[in-house]
Amino acid sequence: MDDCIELISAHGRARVSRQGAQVMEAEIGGQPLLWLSPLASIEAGKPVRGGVPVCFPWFGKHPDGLPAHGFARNQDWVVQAQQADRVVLSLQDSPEGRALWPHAFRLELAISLDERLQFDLSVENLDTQPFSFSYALHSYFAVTDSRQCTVEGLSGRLRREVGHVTTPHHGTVLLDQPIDAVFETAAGTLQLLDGQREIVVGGEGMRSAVVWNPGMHAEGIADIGPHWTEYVCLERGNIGVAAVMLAPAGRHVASMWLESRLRQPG
Ligand SMILES: O=P(O)(O)OC[C@H]1O[C@@H](O)[C@H](O)[C@@H](O)[C@@H]1O
Repeated sequence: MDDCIELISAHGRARVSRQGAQVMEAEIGGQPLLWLSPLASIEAGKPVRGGVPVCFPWFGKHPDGLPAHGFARNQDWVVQAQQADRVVLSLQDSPEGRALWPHAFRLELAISLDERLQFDLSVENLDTQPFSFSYALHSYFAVTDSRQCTVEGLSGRLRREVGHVTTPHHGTVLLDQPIDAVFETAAGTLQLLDGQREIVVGGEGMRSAVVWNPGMHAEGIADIGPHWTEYVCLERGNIGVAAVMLAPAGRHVASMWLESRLRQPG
């Protein structure tokens, strides 16, 4: 995985792994945007904790015990095009993937870096039958202290948490306690506030949002441990009621962009 693709622009730099088309690290305006766990185990075919894993073709745990968050993050993608500040990678069904999800598909992710880190995703149905899928771009943001961070942009949206009923969320999302909340229909721009810094998560066509940080429960997670205060996951995708159904020859396109800026006083 040390054969990562380096992206460079006037505004920053990023490293993208062919495994999972996963942005591993990104820095914009001289500041780290993404968090890569210092305890991440970098092994072929295994999920890597940090950056922006691509969860596809399902999100979260699978009812039949298949790999959590699908297989796209564990497979090698093919580089389709590469420039200094942009790379396009693709993943198609393979015998290995078909054993888990028996559909013919083509997934493409273009990652570009300027003052924003931009992800343009497309999913094509190459099969003779329709299929449905969920996905998420599972960003791990580098923050000063997750417990002090908040998320704006989710007020009024339905919030679902394991072990809780789904309820409308009102106001700011606080991260002072462990959180694993899915907002299946929450289109619009989100802000992660970290002191004077604001991380903006925008895009088109990704209706769902997820906020995740296990808090002190992460002490028992091998690749997080004591580092749980260093990140917040604020994810975008289409999950649950927003899952996408594609007819044969159909194509789904969506995008997400990430920007980090200083908050305006007042
Ligand atoms: O450990 P994984 O498979 O990368 O998943 C991490 C987390 O990912 C989040 O998106 C989920 O909401 C959490 O439930 C999950 O624990």
